[in-house]
Amino acid sequence: MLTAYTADQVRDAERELMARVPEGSLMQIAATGLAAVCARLLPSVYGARVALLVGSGDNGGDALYAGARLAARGARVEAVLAGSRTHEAGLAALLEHGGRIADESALDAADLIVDGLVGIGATGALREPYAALARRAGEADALVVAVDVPSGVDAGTGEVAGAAVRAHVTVTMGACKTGLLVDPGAGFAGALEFVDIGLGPHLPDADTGALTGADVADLLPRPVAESDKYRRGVVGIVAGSESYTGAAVLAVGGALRAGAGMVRYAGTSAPVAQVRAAWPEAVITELDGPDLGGVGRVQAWVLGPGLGTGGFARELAAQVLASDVPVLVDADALTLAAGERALLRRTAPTLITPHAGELSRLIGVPGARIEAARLEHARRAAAELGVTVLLKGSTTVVAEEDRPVRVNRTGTPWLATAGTGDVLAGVAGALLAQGLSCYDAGSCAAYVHGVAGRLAADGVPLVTTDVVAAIPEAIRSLG
Ligand SMILES: NC(=O)C1=CN([C@@H]2O[C@H](COP(=O)(O)OP(=O)(O)OC[C@H]3O[C@@H](n4cnc5c(N)ncnc54)[C@H](O)[C@@H]3O)[C@@H](O)[C@H]2O)[C@@H](O)CC1
Ligand SMILES: [K+]
Repeated sequence: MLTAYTADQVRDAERELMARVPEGSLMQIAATGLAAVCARLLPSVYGARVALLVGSGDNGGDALYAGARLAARGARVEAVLAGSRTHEAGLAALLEHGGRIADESALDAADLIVDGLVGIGATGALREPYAALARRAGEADALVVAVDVPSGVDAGTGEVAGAAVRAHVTVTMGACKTGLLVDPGAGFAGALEFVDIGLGPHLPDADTGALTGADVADLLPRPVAESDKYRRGVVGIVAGSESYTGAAVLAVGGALRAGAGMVRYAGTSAPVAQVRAAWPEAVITELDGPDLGGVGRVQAWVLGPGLGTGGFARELAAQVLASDVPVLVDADALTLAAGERALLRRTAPTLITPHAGELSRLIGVPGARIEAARLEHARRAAAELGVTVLLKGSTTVVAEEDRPVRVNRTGTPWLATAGTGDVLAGVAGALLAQGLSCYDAGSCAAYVHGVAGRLAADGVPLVTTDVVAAIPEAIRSLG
């Protein structure tokens, strides 16, 4: 599990640790780690041109001391001083090892730019001249290494309020920051490198976490010798309609491929015909009216993809949501719930899987604001609605009250195509039916779905049926 923390959490932990170690020693460890990463990225340190963007705080200090180390190994290091103050000892070390102070044109000729403008001490959008320097760094040809966080990215949330440095690599000190995992910030961070400064014992419970493949492999249910199809989890799927048949096929496919012991599908004649043709494994109930009484017992429901929002769909949704088993609520069922919030008042667990637009209707916040502050709004929706929220998008996050938000790191932009959400709903529903909590089912499903998307795309456009087909390979690859 990769865990991440807010700026305040890291600052508090640093304060505790600093009281126990010699003054300045943490910065020396941080700068040594930073210089080592920079050296690895350069074909040769000797003769390389390195430009340091130096802000007025300790983030600039890290950059200066790392620059001093690179200068000592023969790099041509130039410091662009952005603030009214500069970390004096760091600057002295740089000058002593042959570095020099330069103006911003140093960025244009650099092989490597080290962004030490601001770190966890930043407040609000970058002010001038920092913002202009961040933009200029983005225009340069150089490799860009951010110190601790890319300047302009909020370390605690990933929000980007103005200009920000777009880094190829971010070297983060002591603990990963939440803002490095969540978009839009994650998109500015590039590859993450971690420097251990001994903060571990002083850190509180994590603010956010990201599952690794090994974590998902541990969480995924594996059949044991005495498993039968009922004990492996029966998932009921209420999806698709006369106009939208594909959603049903994809949700059923996702559920089957994710290891449900049995998938019971209920729908009207057109989607039933499609599901029957695509998935002979599904146990099908063709509905004459809005009554799920004949479907049989399930351990979890998937409700909503392609269902429609008319009276028939509303009746089905009400029956599913009145059940005493976990329900995954997606797509059209979210639209129904937005118009009738009482539908989500349940005693059994509920996992909702909106994208920003759907969440916008549920909590009355514009979609663009949700996109800009994904964590805040996923958390808020979980608290307000009393459900687990899997907010889909460039970074999928899973929020549940009083738990660290789980951030998924396996997605690919190629997954932004019609029908992939239906597959995700099927996968998560199958995991719910196999006994995973909403929190684990949502985050494991997002992980597996992301890997399947990457495997299916492999650098070229994918169609959603490819994602379903890639699920077994995705699960195999977890190790
Ligand atoms: N405290 C410690 O023990 C350690 C700190 N480290 C480094 O220190 C950093 C934190 O240092 P600081 O607390 O000095 O804070 P920062 O260096 O992150 O930033 C604070 C400075 O930036 C200015 N500033 C704040 N917001 C701004 C904005 N929006 N636009 C322009 N200027 C702005 C402030 O006026 C202040 O001078 C970490 O991110 C990390 O890089 C590391 O060396 C590890 C050890
Ligand atoms: K920085």
